[in-house]
Amino acid sequence: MKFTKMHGAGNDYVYVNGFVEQPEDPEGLARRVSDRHFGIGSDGLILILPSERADLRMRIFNADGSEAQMCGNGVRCVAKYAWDHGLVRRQELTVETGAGILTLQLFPGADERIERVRVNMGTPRLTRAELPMTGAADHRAVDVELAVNGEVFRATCVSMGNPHCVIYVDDVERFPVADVGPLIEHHAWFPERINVHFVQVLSATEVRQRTWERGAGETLACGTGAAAVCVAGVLTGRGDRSLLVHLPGGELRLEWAADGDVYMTGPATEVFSGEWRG
Ligand SMILES: N[C@H](CCC[C@H](N)C(=O)O)C(=O)O
Repeated sequence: MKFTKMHGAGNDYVYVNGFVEQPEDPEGLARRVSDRHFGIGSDGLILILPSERADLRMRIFNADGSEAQMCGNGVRCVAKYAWDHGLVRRQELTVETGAGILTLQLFPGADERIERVRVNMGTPRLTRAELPMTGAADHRAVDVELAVNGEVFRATCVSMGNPHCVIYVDDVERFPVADVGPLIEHHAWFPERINVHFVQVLSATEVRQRTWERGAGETLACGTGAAAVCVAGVLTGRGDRSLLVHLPGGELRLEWAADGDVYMTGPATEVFSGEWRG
């Protein structure tokens, strides 16, 4: 099976062109290719597929094989792949995802290949029912107390089609992400688990973010997570509607626009392609 390895700000996936390849068991394949010793090594698997409702369809599987509704860094790379490999030749395209049909703008570089993509991530879902999380279905969870391991954190939960828990900390570089992240990912509040983001406010327009992803562990960036962080900043009064997010793998520009949608702009990089014999 041919594959292409790409990343968005260091959040790396194995991409398979579903117009050519039809993997039978994408969950199992995601687990095998993601292994960084016995496989290709990645945060998961992304299938680029035909769609009847949009230019393309994206399916994303985490490293543990679980399928997610959406991947912000991934959808930028899907757009780059489609342009660079001739599947589309328009600089604005639509991609069908589990979070709905999204519209993307592509920005070619000097070599005519796509370097940067702007994604309309849609409108954040804020009620507990939409997250999903336990508690009063029509209530929001903004700066609520979440006790983990005898420590109390203030959590703000936002869905971008997939679930996110945003927690503000004083020093994100030194925060024990690998200890606290899984405890919140699997917390009883979240029946479908959750992605967890630890955020240090640098100013009203800049934050530093580290992420423990549902089904993948700590990743170098999380696009839907950065969108949730932008929304959480506005909801809690810690940030403006336009935000620069510094992540270990790179930077993402987020804006929660007046039209209610969240826009993300960031890089998309192709690293190599190969033949999977697994
Ligand atoms: N782990 C996520 C999917 C990948 C999202 C992330 N890599 C992004 O860039 O948005 C979930 O289970 O919802």
